[in-house]
Amino acid sequence: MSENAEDKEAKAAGAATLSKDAAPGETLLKVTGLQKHFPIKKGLFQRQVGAVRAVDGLDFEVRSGETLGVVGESGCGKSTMGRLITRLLEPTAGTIEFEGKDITHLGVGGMRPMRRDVQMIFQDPYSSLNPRHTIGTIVGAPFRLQGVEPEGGIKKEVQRLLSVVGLNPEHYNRYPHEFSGGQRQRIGIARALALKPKLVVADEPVSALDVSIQAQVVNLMDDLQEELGLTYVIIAHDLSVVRHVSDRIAVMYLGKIVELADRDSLYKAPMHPYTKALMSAVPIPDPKRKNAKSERILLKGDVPSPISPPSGCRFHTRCWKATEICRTTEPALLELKPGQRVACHHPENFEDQAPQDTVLLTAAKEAAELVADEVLAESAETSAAVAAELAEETTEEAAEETGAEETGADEGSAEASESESESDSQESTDK
Ligand SMILES: Nc1ncnc2c1ncn2[C@@H]1O[C@H](COP(=O)(O)OP(=O)(O)OP(=O)(O)O)[C@@H](O)[C@H]1O
Repeated sequence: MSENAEDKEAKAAGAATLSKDAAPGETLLKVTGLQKHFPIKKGLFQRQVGAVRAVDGLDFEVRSGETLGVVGESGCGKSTMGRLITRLLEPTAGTIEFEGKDITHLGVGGMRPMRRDVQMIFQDPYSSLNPRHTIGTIVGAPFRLQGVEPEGGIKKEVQRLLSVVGLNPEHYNRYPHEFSGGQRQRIGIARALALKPKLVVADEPVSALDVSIQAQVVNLMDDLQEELGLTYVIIAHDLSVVRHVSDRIAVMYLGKIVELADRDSLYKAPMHPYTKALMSAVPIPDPKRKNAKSERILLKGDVPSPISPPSGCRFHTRCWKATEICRTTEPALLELKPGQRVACHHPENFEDQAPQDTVLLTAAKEAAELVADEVLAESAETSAAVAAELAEETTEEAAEETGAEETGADEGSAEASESESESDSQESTDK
């Protein structure tokens, strides 16, 4: 097939995938090797002297109908990732596919139809709404920008959207300052939903709100997801918000995903020490464990600079398990358990991936001082238990295989004896 014909076919295939909606559970968005390096320029000639490696090689997918939570401390690159997948930022490298179509470098024109399908809700409901516009104008803006005339007119549709998000449709002509923080976030949600998107990326949607209001907004988003079949990527700096709403959770550290797992697996048995540390910072609403303060893991210092991230595993400078291999070799994000991918040489709740490397780095010894003895003991215990379990399984498998081989050998000898007896009978007839 000529290159041109191949190109045409590929385009046609892309268009076909685009026109079909992803069924629940199918991949809606696929990200491969995604990077965003912000150049640092200096001097009169604005020469590039370095780069902020905000997002430094992400691979993940978002499935239709799910909520993917993305967590990590401030500065880990979560917002940058959100802006990249909504194409508000141009990636430095990697690809972004939406419903099978490569949208990595689509220009404004090419992105226009896609804009309807992918929307973003921003963190700060105070600065993301133009104070000079009425909420009618704000929520109706996507229709005007896309040149869409909803049935019954824009005003009627905006009023319907306002009531969907629990606001009074009569307040159509009011200005943002006349609303509370929670109400403003509802306005932001109404605007994001105007064009019936498929994917909504919400960057810290409730962290600027009072705790009492946070649950209301989270519940609203949950209800809307069910009613409208939305897919969410929800970005948050801690696990307390995403723990209730997410189906899967990606944990980011310094521009990388260090763990990606189903919510339940992540909660039952986190595998990356960083995930474990983040989880230990979340208050446990279980009265029996109220005094479990000693299990808290305190991380030393801040996230290192993304301008020159640490070598090997980026978490090694703060990890209480770090050994030489962590300083020299970057661990790959591997699926160690079904549905649980982790990038760590010495994972929690799993067999050690580098058991030969036992000498802790000096930084790790210092970090271990901040980790309760109970945590260290439990971590060593579970890893040893998993290793023993796996060793047992391997022995059983090996025994089964040897058994099978023996049977094979028997079959072989049976055949041999059969042919022997055949030749015997042949011989006897010849005689
Ligand atoms: N436009 C930009 N130019 C240069 N550096 C940037 C830019 N935007 C973000 N960064 C840097 O990229 C890194 C990641 O930032 P990002 O906002 O994505 O992190 P985050 O995990 O979302 O943190 P936060 O929760 O504080 O928003 C930070 O070090 C930040 O300073």
